[in-house]
Amino acid sequence: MIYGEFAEAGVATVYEACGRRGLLDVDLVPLRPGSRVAGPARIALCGQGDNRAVHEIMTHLRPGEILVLTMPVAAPVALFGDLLATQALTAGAAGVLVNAAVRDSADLAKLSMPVWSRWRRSTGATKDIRGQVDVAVTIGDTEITPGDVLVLDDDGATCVRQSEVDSVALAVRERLAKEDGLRRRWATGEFSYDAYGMRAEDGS
Ligand SMILES: O=C([O-])CC(=O)C(=O)O
Ligand SMILES: [Mg+2]
Repeated sequence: MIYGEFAEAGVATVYEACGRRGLLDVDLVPLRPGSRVAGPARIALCGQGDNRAVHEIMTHLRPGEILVLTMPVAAPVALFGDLLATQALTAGAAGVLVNAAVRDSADLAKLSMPVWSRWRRSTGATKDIRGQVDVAVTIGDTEITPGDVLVLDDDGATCVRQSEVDSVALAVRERLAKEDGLRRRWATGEFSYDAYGMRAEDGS
């Protein structure tokens, strides 16, 4: 199962396997450190400071999806809290990425569904602007299209284009095998400085 493999491999490995593309270059903090998850993106683009679109996207959410909530300009306004989380959990979301603030943090941290956000802030969102659902958005210079695969862990998030999932999965497996071999060598006392020829180049 590719989503499980991506989650286990983690953000750094998947990003490297993508040729260093797809990273969401913003600070995303997990409510529960140590969480790892991957799945297809289900996206809501909210109006500025408003979470009406979050209420709408709940009716579209399917099991295993990563809910992505963003607005035109990221700001510390709470788009998501424990009541909306209850709906996402019931719909079977695998995880939630909020490019804004969340609130009710202690309750969110207890859920089996992991949540990442830019900020924790109680500042309330309005519910007046329709916003857009199931549209492409850009977070940290990376475009995310509905159905693209997001991988999240303590490092943040990276995005794999839907059309590239199979080729990236092969590259992830190769990279994991290569890193396993290197880890074994470094654990026996060999130095990367020697193995990569850097000592010889530096003449040290
Ligand atoms: O109601 C909101 O706007 C966000 C919230 O606190 C919740 O979902 O519990
Ligand atoms: Mg609340």
